[in-house]
Amino acid sequence: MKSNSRISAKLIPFVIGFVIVVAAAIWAFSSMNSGKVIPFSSIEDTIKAQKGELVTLTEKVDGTIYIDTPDGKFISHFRPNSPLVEELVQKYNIQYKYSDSSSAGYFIFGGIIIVGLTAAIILRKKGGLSFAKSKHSTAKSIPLPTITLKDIGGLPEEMKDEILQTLEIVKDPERSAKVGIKAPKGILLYGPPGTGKTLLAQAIARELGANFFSASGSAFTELFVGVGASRIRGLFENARKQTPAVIFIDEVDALAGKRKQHGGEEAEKTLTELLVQLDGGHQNEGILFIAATNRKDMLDDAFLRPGRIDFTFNVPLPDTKGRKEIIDIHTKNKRLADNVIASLDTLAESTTGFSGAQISSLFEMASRKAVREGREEVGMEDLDYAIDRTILGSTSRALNDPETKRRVAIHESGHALIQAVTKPGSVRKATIIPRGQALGYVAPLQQELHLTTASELLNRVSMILAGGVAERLYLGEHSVGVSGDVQQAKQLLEDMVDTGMLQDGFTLTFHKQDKDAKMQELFQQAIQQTEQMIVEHKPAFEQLVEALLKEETLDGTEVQAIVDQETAILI
Ligand SMILES: Nc1ncnc2c1ncn2[C@@H]1O[C@H](COP(=O)(O)OP(=O)(O)OP(=O)(O)O)[C@@H](O)[C@H]1O
Ligand SMILES: [Zn+2]
Repeated sequence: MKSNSRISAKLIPFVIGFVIVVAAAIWAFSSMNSGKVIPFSSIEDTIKAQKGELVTLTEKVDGTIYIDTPDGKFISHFRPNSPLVEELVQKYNIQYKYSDSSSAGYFIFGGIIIVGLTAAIILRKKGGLSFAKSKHSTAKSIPLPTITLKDIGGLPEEMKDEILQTLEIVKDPERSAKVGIKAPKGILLYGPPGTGKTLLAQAIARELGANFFSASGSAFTELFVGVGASRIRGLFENARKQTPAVIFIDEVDALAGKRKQHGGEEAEKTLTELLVQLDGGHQNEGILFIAATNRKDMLDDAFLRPGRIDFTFNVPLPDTKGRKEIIDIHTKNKRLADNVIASLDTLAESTTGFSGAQISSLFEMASRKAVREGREEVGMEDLDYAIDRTILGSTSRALNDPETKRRVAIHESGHALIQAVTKPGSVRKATIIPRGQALGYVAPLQQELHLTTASELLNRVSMILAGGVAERLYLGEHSVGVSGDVQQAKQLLEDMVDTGMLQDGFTLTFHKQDKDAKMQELFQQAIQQTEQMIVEHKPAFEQLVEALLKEETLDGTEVQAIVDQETAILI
């Protein structure tokens, strides 16, 4: 103890000098970036007030926006998911800069840590502040907005049920343990950007009455060596002090990406620390971990292991009905002209491919325009303006082209029809809404080659090819979208030939030529069979197309009902 204090006494002048240098650097940096803090929503007014004078707008990776005007400097600390900045740049005299500002960021962050640590050491030596307490004060959970599952539109009903059931287990782990169910430790939400994953995490926390700790995966990767790992530890330690708690990490792919792709010792360390914390055992009682990503395929398998991630939910883009729900949620507190109110159903139908965030920003944009132009209600012209702005340059454009939409509906109806005809009751869902790269219908994975007969396998090939076949029958030729299907069919045919799973009995082929010929034969056979089935079930097929165009998503029973109903009429 004595020698300890002697050492720290020697260190004090050095430490103080260091603190001064760092503080000066931070001061210089922050004065460079200081300004009046304004909310995101008043950026436009601030710029407008410059009456056409040049404004410099610098956006940082973290969403902070620095606005340099002749009137002075302004800062907005948080950029919501909104296209406003892009609009402003087009509209006003703005010089726009994007800055990933890592060096300054590191510097200031590093500085804060060093100052914090030295201060803590000094204060601790003086007995002025307990370490635990000072740490605690930085460990606030975020006050939750009053979000419930009801405020999230477009979630499939069965998903809501499943989530609620899962939460029941979390709420009452003892009872669940008695019936042999283990409470989940982690949940993964994946889906396209802006579909409400963050909202869902907040709603879950609220449902559990838990404190909400939230961070973005990218926040752990832009730091000094070892800092990422210690921030992870800090996050979990903080949450453990305030259970029940939900720890939410958005963009988790930045943190838990596949290791080899990821590279870098630092990234590796951070991920390892996350895994260690997730495995915290009884320490993690009362903690639910929720991660969100747009890129599930990028995640490391070790991260996805049960015990770390126990449930995975796909949060899809909303279909027509879902978009109507989201529209209702986001118009609840808005004053709309009567003709706008009357057009909301049509709006839901004509915004295929829009995410919840895009729908929300649609109404924000429209209201701002109405306010700007002195109207008390959002009118049709405001809404049209906002729709045009949102569709421009967005991926939803393609699907709002009626021809493309029809092609996709025909393609997906092909898959769905053949599946419903050859394996009644096995269709899970048919949809024309894009999911990541692949359009629409996702066939249940075939893994049990050994449990399937040769005819069943050929039916499967037919089902896989049915999208392209339907396009050919109805539109003359198929689109490039078919290539993935063909690859999949080819793989299956190859497996069939390799394993001798053929309808004419076991056949073994030893020469590549024989094999190719056999595959070609089966391929043609499958195509023919598919054509026949589509022609035979023409009324059902066309009904499926119409239904998909209207509803965009049909669940398995709806598909089956259309197909069976037709069969009933035929009989
Ligand atoms: N399903 C939805 N229902 C209602 N509002 C939604 C929905 N999805 C998104 N929104 C609106 O968009 C905003 C952004 O959504 P959120 O941040 O939850 O999306 P996310 O899926 O987490 O996106 P990202 O992947 O970009 O992080 C929400 O605050 C909300 O206003
Ligand atoms: Zn297909």
